[in-house]
Amino acid sequence: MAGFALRSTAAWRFVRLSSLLRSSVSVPGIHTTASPLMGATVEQFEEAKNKLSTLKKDPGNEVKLKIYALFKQSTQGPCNTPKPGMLDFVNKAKWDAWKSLGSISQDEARQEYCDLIGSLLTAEGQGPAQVAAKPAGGGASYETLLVTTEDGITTIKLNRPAKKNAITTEMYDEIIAALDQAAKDDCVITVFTGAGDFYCSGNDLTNFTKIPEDGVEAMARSAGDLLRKYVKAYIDFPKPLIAVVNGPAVGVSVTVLGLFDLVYATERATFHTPFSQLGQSAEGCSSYTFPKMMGNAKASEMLLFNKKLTAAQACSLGLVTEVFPDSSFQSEVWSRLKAYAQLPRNSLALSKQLIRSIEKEQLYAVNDAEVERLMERWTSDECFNAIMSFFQAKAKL
Ligand SMILES: CCC/C=C/C(=O)SCCNC(=O)CCNC(=O)[C@H](O)C(C)(C)COP(=O)([O-])OP(=O)([O-])OC[C@H]1O[C@@H](n2cnc3c(N)ncnc32)[C@H](O)[C@@H]1OP(=O)([O-])[O-]
Repeated sequence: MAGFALRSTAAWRFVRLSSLLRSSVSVPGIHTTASPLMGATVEQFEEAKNKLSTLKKDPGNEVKLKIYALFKQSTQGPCNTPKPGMLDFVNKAKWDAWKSLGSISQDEARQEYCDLIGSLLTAEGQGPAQVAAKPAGGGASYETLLVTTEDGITTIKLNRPAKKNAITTEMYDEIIAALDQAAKDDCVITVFTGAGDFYCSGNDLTNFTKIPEDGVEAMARSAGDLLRKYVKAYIDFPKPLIAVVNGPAVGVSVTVLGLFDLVYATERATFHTPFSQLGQSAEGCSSYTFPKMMGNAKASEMLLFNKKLTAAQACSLGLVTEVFPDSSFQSEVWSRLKAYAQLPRNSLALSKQLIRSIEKEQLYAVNDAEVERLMERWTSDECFNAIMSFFQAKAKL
């Protein structure tokens, strides 16, 4: 396994902050009447743009590419320019980053742009930034997430759109930390969503390629410990937890949905758990929650036979609460969430805990059993061959 030849995106190493600033000179095409529910105002966007030049530290190329992409999406909409040639490394990296935002609206991109600059400024002690929603957790900043608190809602947004928000080891740790912080903050509800056109493509398969010196078994043990802790963070989460599924969802991002209190999805979302195809097995307590919510036969179609569900099918099986048209998804869902966040905080949390307490011990036991099974699967030839195929680009879901 250690010998995998991984695909590299080293091109972004060449992107310079100065070129980002140059690209931020004009803002054609911005609507001046953005709804505060949907995105930052033009004034906030302009302020964020101006504050970008006050950053003292270089935020790193991956972040700079995100800033570039969000700027382009905010000002020009979805990427519509021809793909640069293979050898034009810098422009290809920038084009990829812009393209990865898919069809998210200019309002939404502007909000993400402001959130990102705000979190960078706060991390440098320049905050609290006045550019948009304030970063949650007393200024905690994350490499792979955007976490903000506004109007009683803490939002945890997976923020690796170029990799379809695949969850790296670092990201599991950050999500656990963000959930822990949200559990203790003043917010009424917590929302989980993804940046760009995907909700999440599941476990980042490169996690399996980082073999420690003490071998594959040690890698499987430490991955198992992390997964157990990750799923437990959802089981134990004490407040209403709501998924805003903004696009396709794969693997572990689908299975843990059974531990959310509400799941709102765009009609564009799909739900796919290709565990057998990957030589793996179910996790996220789905071997218990899925049969409970949709019956054994439908759960087996998903968890054993890799059936990908549309949003409408997932809704009819109880995995999704409600499906919205893609064009009005963000505005409809966020106005609803804002109204929910006006409800009494303690009453909501206590009612959620009552519902969860009935099966908490059961969920811990299921989590343990699933992790045990997976630790064995991760050392199997079936799993090894499936992951090799993915990186050799022979197989895609
Ligand atoms: C731990 C607990 C157990 C967990 C179980 C699970 O979650 S099982 C489920 C595990 N999940 C899977 O098996 C999903 C595997 N992924 C796929 O099948 C497809 O990428 C797709 C259908 C998600 C999107 O297809 P698309 O044609 O729309 O987009 P694209 O393919 O061009 O992707 C853009 C870039 O993102 C990269 N990237 C994306 N996802 C992952 C990932 N998970 N990993 C790593 N990288 C990933 C991709 O390589 C590419 O990188 P590049 O070349 O630019 O350097």
